Amino acid sequence: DIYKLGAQLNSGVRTFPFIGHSYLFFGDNHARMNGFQTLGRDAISKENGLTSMWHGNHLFTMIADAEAAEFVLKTCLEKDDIMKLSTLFVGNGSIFAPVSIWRPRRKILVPCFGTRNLKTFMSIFVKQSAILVNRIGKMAGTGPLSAWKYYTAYTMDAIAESTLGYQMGAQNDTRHPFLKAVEDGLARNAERVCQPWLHSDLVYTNLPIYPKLVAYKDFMWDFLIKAKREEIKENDEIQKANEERTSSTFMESLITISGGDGGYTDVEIIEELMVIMVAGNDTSAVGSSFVSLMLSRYPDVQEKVYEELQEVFGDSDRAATFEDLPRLKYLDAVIRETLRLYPPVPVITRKIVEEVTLRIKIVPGSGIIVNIWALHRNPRYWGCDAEQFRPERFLDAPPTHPAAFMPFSHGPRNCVGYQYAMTSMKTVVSSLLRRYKLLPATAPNEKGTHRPIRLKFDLMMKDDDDFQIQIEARS
Ligand code: HEM
Repeated sequence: DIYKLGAQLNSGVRTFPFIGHSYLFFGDNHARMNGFQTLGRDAISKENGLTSMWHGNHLFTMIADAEAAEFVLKTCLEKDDIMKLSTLFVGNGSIFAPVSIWRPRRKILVPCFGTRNLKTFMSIFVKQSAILVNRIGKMAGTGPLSAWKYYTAYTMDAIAESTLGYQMGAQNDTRHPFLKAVEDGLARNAERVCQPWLHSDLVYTNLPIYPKLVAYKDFMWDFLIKAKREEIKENDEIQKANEERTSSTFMESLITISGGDGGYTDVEIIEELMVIMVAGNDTSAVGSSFVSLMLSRYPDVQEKVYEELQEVFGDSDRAATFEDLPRLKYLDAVIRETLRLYPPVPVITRKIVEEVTLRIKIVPGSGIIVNIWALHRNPRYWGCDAEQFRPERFLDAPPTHPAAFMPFSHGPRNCVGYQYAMTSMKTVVSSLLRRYKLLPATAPNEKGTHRPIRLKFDLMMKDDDDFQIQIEARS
C-alpha cells in the first residue's frame, strides 16, 4: 500500500533506490533547506498540492495545499516517529510526545499562556528590549552586524525570566552556555533527523557527537532543576513573609495549574520547561531577525512602520504598553508577511495512524510533512505575486483560506506560544525602530534588487549569512 501511495503521489523529483529523496539532504544545512524547497515546489506544481518524500525507506506525503493541511492537522495528532529522535535532546515534553501524554499536558499549558500572564510578561519584554536597543545602538554607523546575535540573546533573557524568573544575562554575555547548548544542540539534532543513516541508536550512540549532545541535554536539565529548587526556596520564603506575588512565571503556573504538590512530578515539570525554553527562544529570535532583514531591504515599508510608531508614541520615549500593541496594525501586517515568506518552522510532521483520504488514500505506516514554506508561497492561495514581500495584503483582506497562513501551525496541536511570540516580537522591533533606522548590509544592484537570502535548515529556518544589517541613529 505504501508503494502504491508513493506511485500515486507521482513525485517530479528524482528518487534513488534505498535512499529515495534523502540525497537532497546531503551536505550542509543550506543544502537541507534547498531540499525542502525543491520538494515544496514540486508539491505546489501538482493540482492537489501533494507530493512524495522518500526519506530512506520511509514515505512522507508532503503537503503544500491549505485545505489538505487543515484536514490533516485537525484529524492526525500523532507526530511522525522521526520527531522521537529529538527527545534525546529535549526530553519527553509535550511538543513531540505521543497523544496520550500530550493531551493532558496541553490542557495545563494553555492557561499558562493566558492574557493575564502575557500582560505581566510585557514588562520583561520592555526591559529586555531597552537592553537590546542600547547594545545594538552602540554599533550605529559601524557597518554590518548580525541582527541574529542580538535577538537571540534578547529572546533567551526574556524567556528565561518569564519561564523561571531567572536573570540569565545572555545580553551581557552572548556566549552563555545555555544559549550555546540550545543552538548547537538544535543544529546537531537537525543533522541527525535529515540523515536516515544516523537514525539507528546503535549507530548514533557510537559516534563522537553523541556524548556531546548528551552533555548539552544534561547541562540544560541540571540548569532547570537548579532553577526549580531556587524557585521553591524563594516561594517558601515568600510564604513565610506572607507576601503576595504580583506576577507568575511559566514554572509557577505549571506547578499551580497541574495541582500543586500532588500535580506534575519534577521530571514532568522539567520536560515542559525545556519545551518552552527551546520552542520559545530561537523561533521568536528568527522571526524578529527576518523582520529586521526585510525592513532593511524595504525602506518604504520601514518608513510606514515608523510613521505608525510616531502616531502612537509621538516623540516621547515612554515605554510601550500592552495596550499600545493592537494599535500597531501595519507592524502586525509586516510581521505576518515576513512569517509568510520566511516561516521560522518551515516544515512540521504528523504520523498516519488510521487511513485518511486527501483525494487519494493516505495509508498507515506513512508520514505527513506539511511544508509551511511552500504552502505560504502557493499561488492558488496567495495569487501571482505570492513570492513578493507586500505587507498590505494582510490589511486588504484576510487570507483566502483559514490554513493558508500558518507559521504557528494549525489545529489542536498548534503553537501555544503564538500570542507570547507576537507580543515579544512587536515590543522589541518597535523599540528598535523608534530610535534607529535599519539599512541593508550591502547596497542593492542598479535594478534596486538585493541578493537572494540564502536559507539554512536546523529544524528552524534561518538566514545562512546570520541576518546581516546596518544600524543608523534617527536624529
Ligand atoms: C515566531 C515564533 C514562533 C513560531 C513560528 C512557532 C511555531 C510553532 C509551530 C509551527 C508549532 C507546532 C508544530 C506542529 O504543529 O507540529 C509550535 C508548537 C509549540 N510552540 Fe511555538 N512558535 C513560536 C514561538 C513560541 C514561543 C515564544 C513559545 C513559548 C514561549 C512557543 C511554545 C510552543 C509549544 C509549547 C509548542 C507545542 C504545543 C503542543 O504540542 O501542544 N512557541 N510552535
